[in-house]
Amino acid sequence: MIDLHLIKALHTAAGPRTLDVRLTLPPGEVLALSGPSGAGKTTLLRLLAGLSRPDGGFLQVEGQVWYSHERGQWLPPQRRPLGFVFQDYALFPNMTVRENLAFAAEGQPQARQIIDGLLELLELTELAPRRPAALSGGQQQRVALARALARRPRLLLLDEPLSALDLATRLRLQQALADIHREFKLTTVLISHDPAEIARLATRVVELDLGQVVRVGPPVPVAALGTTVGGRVVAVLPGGHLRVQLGGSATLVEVPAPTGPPYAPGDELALSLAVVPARRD
Ligand SMILES: Nc1ncnc2c1ncn2[C@@H]1O[C@H](COP(=O)(O)OP(=O)(O)OP(=O)(O)O)[C@@H](O)[C@H]1O
Repeated sequence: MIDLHLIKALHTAAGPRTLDVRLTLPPGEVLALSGPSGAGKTTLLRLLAGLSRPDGGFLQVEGQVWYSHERGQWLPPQRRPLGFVFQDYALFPNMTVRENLAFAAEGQPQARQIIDGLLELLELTELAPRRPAALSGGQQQRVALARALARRPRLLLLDEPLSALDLATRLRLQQALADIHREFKLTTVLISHDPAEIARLATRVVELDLGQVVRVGPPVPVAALGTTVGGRVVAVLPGGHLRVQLGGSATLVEVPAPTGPPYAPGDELALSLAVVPARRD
């Protein structure tokens, strides 16, 4: 069980705002964070990881206090048993695949068995002697996942881990993530903009906007997804996102830019869209 109330001042493009999020995650939950660019999703993940320090509130993970403003307690990031996977893999370039995992597993009893098991689970055994530069993006992301799991974390944080990958690789890795969850039942917080990915992986979706929780609800089932609509790019946003006007309507959505050549305002594109039903808390 993870219980949190995290408060952090944000300096946003719209002026000062406050991230203020209260959540309770039952063990094994896969919680998806969604919401527009600048909503505070990455900030919330960094607060959970201890990479950024909250201004107030508390964070309790399986009975252990990781942060308490009231009690002046703060567990530094290296002492938090969590795995963090970023969009850009963040592997050690001078280490082989096996060494990347060994670094993370250091100090664990039976580190060697843990590493061998993860290499096999993520189909990396053949690639173990290679360095990251000799791997494809999808392979690097599998190594990043294996490395996060090698720490035997109690919480897995995934910051758009698959968004830089092509669709086929993304689908394969979504399956790998689903398999990993079945095997380890790790409580997971996943940032994703992709309703289909959320539907495949998450048990609940929290939508943030300007630092606040605006909706909480179950994901739409995969079977209900897949409506494809045409759109026109009206703005290219920081962080590789596009603001898109849907099919001649006044509706604007923000989506990660599909891989390929850069988009510019006026470009047409096809989007696979879903409306996620949600309830207000
Ligand atoms: N350390 C910080 N201190 C104060 N404000 C910050 C800090 N880091 C980011 N911000 C601001 O907080 C807002 C939320 O940023 P954050 O990166 O969490 O958004 P996001 O929802 O992850 O967006 P995206 O989908 O574009 O990655 C942004 O306006 C950002 O400029």
